[in-house]
Amino acid sequence: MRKKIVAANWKMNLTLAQGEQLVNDIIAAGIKLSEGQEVVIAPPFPYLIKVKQLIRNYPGIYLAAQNCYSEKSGAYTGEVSAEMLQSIGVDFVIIGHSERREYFSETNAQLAKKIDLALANGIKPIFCCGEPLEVRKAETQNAYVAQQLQESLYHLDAAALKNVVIAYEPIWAIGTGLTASAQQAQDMHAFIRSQIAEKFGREAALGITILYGGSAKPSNAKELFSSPDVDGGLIGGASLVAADFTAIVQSF
Ligand SMILES: O=C[C@H](O)COP(=O)(O)O
Repeated sequence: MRKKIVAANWKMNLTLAQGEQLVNDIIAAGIKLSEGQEVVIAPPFPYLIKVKQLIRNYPGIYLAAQNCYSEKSGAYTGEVSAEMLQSIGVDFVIIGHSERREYFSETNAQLAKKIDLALANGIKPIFCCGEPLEVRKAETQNAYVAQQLQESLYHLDAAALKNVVIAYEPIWAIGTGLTASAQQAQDMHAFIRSQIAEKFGREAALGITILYGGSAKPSNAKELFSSPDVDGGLIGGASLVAADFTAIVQSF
């Protein structure tokens, strides 16, 4: 059975004190994780070690970074390597979020290097893909997403792919209040799974966790997560409110 994951991407929000409070509130809510379900929290870099300490006694809650750099080490002022993340016990890393692609010009080829470095350091990449509004309007979203997968993941073998999570995040739904319908999400997730099956085989396709991201909230999470190919969510805005995030986690 493949893993179900609900991941909180705090993006560039919260002070350390606010972040601690949020994690403590999530823990205090006593969320019940069903078998094979994981919660992942992705705070900003400066809070990673603190959040690691806060969650250490709670099996099923994991730590993610929001990014890592595409080189191993060296003179890259301001960047953070996968090895550094590994050295502080980070479990997952978000790679290729659309905000990184847009504001920091990250390319599919650069993301492939980040994926390799994360995997080489034992960190599971949460690889983000998804189309902008004009692509959706032109109904060419499948080809767009297929290219993202090809250029960033298809150099892997099936064994390496087992440690990758995919997050489908239609850009037009991120932080906009516009959510993909459950059918739109299911259609794209099924398409992604079919692409993975074609390239890596049926077993890899059935085993890979594919998350939905884009204005997911307590009121729509249940419907989104009930689709057969939607294995959870990558949550932005609603992950900043403990009650909303825990309600989403409990939506399976
Ligand atoms: O990483 C999370 C996604 O970008 C979704 O963000 P959102 O839930 O605020 O739309």
